Amino acid sequence: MDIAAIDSVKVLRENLLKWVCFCFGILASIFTYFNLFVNDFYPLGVLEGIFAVYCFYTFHYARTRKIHTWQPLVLCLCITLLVTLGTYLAAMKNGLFVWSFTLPVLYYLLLGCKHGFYLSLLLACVQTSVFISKPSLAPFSDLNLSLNMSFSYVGIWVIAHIFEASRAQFAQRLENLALYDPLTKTGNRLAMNHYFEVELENKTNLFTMLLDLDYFKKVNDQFGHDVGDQVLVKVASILKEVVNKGRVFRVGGEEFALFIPNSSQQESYQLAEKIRVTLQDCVINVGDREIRLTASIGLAAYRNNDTLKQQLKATDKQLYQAKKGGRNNVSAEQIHYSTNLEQVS
Ligand SMILES: Nc1nc2c(ncn2[C@@H]2O[C@H](COP(=O)(O)OP(=O)(O)OP(=O)(O)O)[C@@H](O)[C@H]2O)c(=O)[nH]1
Repeated sequence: MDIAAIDSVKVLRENLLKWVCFCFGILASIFTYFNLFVNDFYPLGVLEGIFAVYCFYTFHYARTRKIHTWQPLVLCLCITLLVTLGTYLAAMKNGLFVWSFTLPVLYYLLLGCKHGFYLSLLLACVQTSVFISKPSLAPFSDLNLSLNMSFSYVGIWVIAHIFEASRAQFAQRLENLALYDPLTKTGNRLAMNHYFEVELENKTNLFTMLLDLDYFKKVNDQFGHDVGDQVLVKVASILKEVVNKGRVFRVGGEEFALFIPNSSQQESYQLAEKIRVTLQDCVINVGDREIRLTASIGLAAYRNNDTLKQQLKATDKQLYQAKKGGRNNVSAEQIHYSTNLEQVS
């Protein structure tokens, strides 16, 4: 299972930042040379030199380490400052302002819709003020030309916005398809792997449960598969409600894995018991039918450096004990609790 694919947007943006920095680094170096040694335009030349160094530093950083979330934002702010300052300092005929037209695309690709929108708006406002403050707009004083420039900027901005908004929407839909069980809307195995490997930063006080519904085959046999499906949906919603600070994943037909971080043996055991009793006492109404069912739960503490596979194996061992102990049980290492209850018959 390819966990990295889930973070594809992040990886794409990291790659983009890396190569944008490389290209801007080269461009800024060329402009530095021209402004310092050909045009004798020192303020801009110095700024471009500093920007080139920053770009090459970020390029090197992105090649060797994971980038921070502020780095693309800083790059966008630097290039914005450079373009607006250049437009202010240089004569209009230099055409430095033309770079403004590329920036909305860069903002949206690197930072997404929200930041893209605000930065594009900021750039539009700053550049308009700069244009107005200029003593001479020659050779761009013609109204038609100003209107054309404004409309093309807005056009690029709108296209970048629509593209990024649609891309984000489709990426979210694909992520949902990849990570969620379509029936119960709980996470699937891939989501569980991602949660364990990437999202769960501190596993020190982590407890895992495997919950398997008892005699679920009888529910299907007695009431039909569709009713069985609705029972699974109801069970999943109960689990999500009870396990508020943890996460629920469907890992098999009628088997769920529950992750309880920042917990203790006692706390997680009490939670498992609460789940067991809640399910035992719950009457599930499907149409005019009343269904009662129970679950067996295996509970295990996370041991440092164990893989997910090892952790699930230890938890499954406890689940097996719970089933063997008569079902409707919670079994944890050293603790064994059991009750007898009327089963689906
Ligand atoms: N309705 C429905 N049934 C499912 C689904 N996935 C698996 N099942 C059924 O779940 C049942 C699991 O049966 P078993 O593995 O024998 O387990 P059990 O009857 O719950 O018995 P124990 O686990 O031993 O207590 C099978 O009848 C599967 O067809 C599903 O998505 N929907």
